[in-house]
Amino acid sequence: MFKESFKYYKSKLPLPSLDNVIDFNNVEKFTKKVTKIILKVTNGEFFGLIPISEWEIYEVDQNPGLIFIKNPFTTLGQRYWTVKCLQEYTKKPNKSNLDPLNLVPDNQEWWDICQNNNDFTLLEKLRWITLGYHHNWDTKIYTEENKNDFPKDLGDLTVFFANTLGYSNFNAEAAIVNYYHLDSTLSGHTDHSEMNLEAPLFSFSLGQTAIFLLGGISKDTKPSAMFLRSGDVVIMSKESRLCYHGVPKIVKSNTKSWDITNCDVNSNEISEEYKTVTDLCKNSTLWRPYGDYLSHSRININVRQVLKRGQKRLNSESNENVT
Ligand SMILES: O=C(O)CCC(=O)C(=O)O
Ligand SMILES: [Fe+2]
Repeated sequence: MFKESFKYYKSKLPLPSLDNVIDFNNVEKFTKKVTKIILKVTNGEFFGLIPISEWEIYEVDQNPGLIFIKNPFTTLGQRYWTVKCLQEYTKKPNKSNLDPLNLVPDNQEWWDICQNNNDFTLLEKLRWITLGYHHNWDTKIYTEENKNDFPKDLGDLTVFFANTLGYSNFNAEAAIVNYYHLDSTLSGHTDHSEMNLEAPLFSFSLGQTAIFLLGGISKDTKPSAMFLRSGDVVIMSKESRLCYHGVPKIVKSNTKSWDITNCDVNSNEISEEYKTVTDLCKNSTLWRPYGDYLSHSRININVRQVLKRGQKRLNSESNENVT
């Protein structure tokens, strides 16, 4: 059932009907499929996010534990995370699919190489990077040896979402950042390599729109299809944490929410920690190459907790709990 739906939405000839894809911009049409969630916590703030009291949060009825937050990011927030994903997180020691290609001289940063040489070959080849505990795509095992510090800003952002939604004690320890072209797909899979399978998984989307499929714990369940647009946040928790999911299609978005410059792009009250990057984001010339990337690409940041509660590190031999 998952495979059939994936194939259906991926098809170029004939193109699929998108009528049944849950559209959180048009919830009136999907009231039988989604339920609005009212949060207990409505105060607290974080850089680059609109006030919590304005968040629109839904649960998909067929997929308990799948929580959707309609773009809670400000324009500046979307720009900030885009710059971080392209210019900073792609640097070593973080791992990337570009590493084995040996195309980047060790002492250089490939984003700058692309921009300075006006050569976007590397950028087009970029598919993923990993942060914190690096996911080993062959063994599907995280190890203590294959690990770097997790970026503080992204950790703080994710913990802010976790606390707001009532998942206290969440630690951001690993992330995969996926980079999609308009013709990219991500086939159906489950994320089960983490030692901690109770902690939710947080997904942040930027740029072009994905059709995201979420099925059941076996491939026999027909998945729900939903649009994930720039800024949207998805949390896979509880019963949904180990469910099959994938991205059969990217659709070109007709709005650019990262380019609405009427709001916080002119704000001055930014803490030191975020200032250097936000200064870049506010400068239309410096921001341009990042905006150009988003206008034909999608970035997805997928943050996980790896260790169980109370666990200090992974034992590389057995991947067993060492406390
Ligand atoms: O791109 C997405 O929305 C999903 C990415 C994902 O499932 C993953 O990285 O494991
Ligand atoms: Fe996944």
